[in-house]
Amino acid sequence: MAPFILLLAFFLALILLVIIFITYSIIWIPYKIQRQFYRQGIKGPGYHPIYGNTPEFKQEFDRTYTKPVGSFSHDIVHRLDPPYHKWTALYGKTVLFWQGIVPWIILSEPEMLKEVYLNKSGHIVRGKISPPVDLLFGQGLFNLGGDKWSLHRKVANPAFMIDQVKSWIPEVVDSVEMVVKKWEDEIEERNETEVEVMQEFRLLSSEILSRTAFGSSYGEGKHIFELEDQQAKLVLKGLRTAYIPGFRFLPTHDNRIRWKIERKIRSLITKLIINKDQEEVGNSKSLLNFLLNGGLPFEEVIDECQAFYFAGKEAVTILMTWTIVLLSMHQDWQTKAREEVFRVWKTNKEFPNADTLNDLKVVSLIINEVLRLYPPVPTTFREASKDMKVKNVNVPAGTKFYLPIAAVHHDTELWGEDATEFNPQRFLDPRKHLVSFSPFGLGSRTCIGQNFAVMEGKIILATLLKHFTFRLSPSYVHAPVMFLTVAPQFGAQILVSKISS
Ligand code: HEM
Repeated sequence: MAPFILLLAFFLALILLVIIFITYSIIWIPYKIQRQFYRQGIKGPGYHPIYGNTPEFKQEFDRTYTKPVGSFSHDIVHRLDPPYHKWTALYGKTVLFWQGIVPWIILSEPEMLKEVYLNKSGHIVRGKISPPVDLLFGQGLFNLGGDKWSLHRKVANPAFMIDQVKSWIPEVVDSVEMVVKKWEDEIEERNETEVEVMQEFRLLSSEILSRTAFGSSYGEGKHIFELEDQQAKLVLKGLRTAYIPGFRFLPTHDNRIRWKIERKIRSLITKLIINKDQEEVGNSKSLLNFLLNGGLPFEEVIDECQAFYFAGKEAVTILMTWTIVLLSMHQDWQTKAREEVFRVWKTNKEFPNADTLNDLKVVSLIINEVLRLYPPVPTTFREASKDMKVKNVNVPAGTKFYLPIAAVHHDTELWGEDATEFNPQRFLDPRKHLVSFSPFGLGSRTCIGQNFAVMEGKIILATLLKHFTFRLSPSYVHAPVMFLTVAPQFGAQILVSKISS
C-alpha cells in the first residue's frame, strides 16, 4: 500500500506544481505586467488568459477584409491594420495588447519610436515575432540576434554596397526587357492588354533576384519561390492565431505541412548550390558568392539563402505593383514621369545605366511617395531583452514593440492634413521627424537590400514608362490588405497600351 500512496502523493504534488506554474505564467505575470503599464498611463484592450487579444485581432481583420471597398482613397490604415486603428483611437498613440501571454506595445509617438529604433544599449533586439516566421526567414539575418547576426550582416553587407549593386544593373535591365517583349507580344494582337501586374512583378523580381543574388535563372529557383509562397500563406495563418509556447513542436496538420515545405526548400537550395560550377561561383559578383566565401558554415549559408529568396522578391513586387496602380490613378504624374524618362533617355542611349538613374528625379519622388502611402512592409518589430526604460516608460523584459510604419507614414501630425493624398512633390520639403519616413526600417536592423530595391524600382519603372501607358482596368477593386506585406486583396488589373514609336 505504501508505494501506492507514495506514487499518488507524487502525482498530486506534480499536478499542484503544474497548476502553480500555469497560474503563475498565465495569470499572475500577465496581470502584474498589465498593472505596471496601466499605472504608467499605457492602456489597451485588456488581457484575457491564454489567448490574450488574439481572437479580437483576428475578428477585426476578418470583419474588415470581408467588407466591400468603396473608393480609390489612399486613407487605408483603418483597412490595413484594423486593430491598430481601433485601439489607438480608444487608448492613444501608445497601446498595450496581448498576443497570447506575450505583451506588445504599439508605439506611434515619434520620439519613442526613435528611441527604440536607434537604441544603442544592445537590449532592444529584433526578437521572434512568432515561431512560424522562423520557417519563412529560417535562421537568416531577419531572425538572428547577437554575435551571429553581426557576423552574418558583416558577410552579406558588401553584396549590397552601392557600387556592387550598380554592377547588377545589366541583369536587371535584361530581365525587364523580357517583360517588355512579353507585353508587346500580347498587345500585338489587340490594341491594349489587361495585365495582373502583381503576378507579373512577382515573376520579374524573382528573375532579377535569381540572376543578381544567386547567379542563376528564375527557372532554377522557380520551385523554391513557389514553396516560399505556400509557406508565406501558412505563416500568415499562424500569426493570426494565439501564440502558445511549445505549440510549434506539436505535429498538427499545419505544422507538418510547414516542416515539410521547409525541408524541401532547404534541400532545393542545397542542390542549387552544389550543382553550381564552383569556379563560376567563385568569380561571380552574386550575394551567394559573398555568403560562400564569408566563412559561414554551409548550413548557415542555406539559412541566409532561404531568407533572401523571400525577403528579396516580395517587397519589390509590392512596391512595383502599387507604383503602377497609383500612376494609373494619377495620370498627371504618369505623364510627368514619362516626360522625364524621355528627356533623360534622349541624351543617353545607354539608358538606363548607373549615371542616368541619378537624373530620374520625378521617378524618385514617385517611388518615395508610393513607399510612404503603401509601404510594402507595413510594420516591424523589436523586443526588450532586459527590464529597461524607453523614454519615461518602464518596460519589462520580454515586451515586444509593434512599430507601425504604415500608420506613421499616414500621420497628419507628421505629414499635414493632406497626408493621405498622393503628392510626390512633398518629398522636396525637409522631413518633420526622422521616423516620419521609414519604409526600410531604421537603425542597425534597417533593410540590407534598400539600395538594391530602389535601384530595381527605378529601372523597372523607367523602362516600362518608356514603352507603355497604364490605366486601371474596370475589374480593379481597390482593397489594400496586410498579408505580411501590403497587398491588393483582389490583384492589380491594369490596362497596358504600347507607346507608338
Ligand atoms: C521595396 C523593397 C523593400 C522594402 C520596403 C523592405 C523593407 C524592410 C524592412 C521594413 C525591414 C525591417 C527593418 C527594421 O526592422 O528596422 C527589412 C529588413 C530586411 N530586408 Fe528588406 N525591404 C525591401 C527589399 C529588400 C531586398 C531587395 C532585400 C534583399 C535582396 C531585403 C532584405 C532584407 C533583410 C535580409 C532584412 C533583415 C535585415 C536585418 O535584420 O539585419 N529587403 N526590409
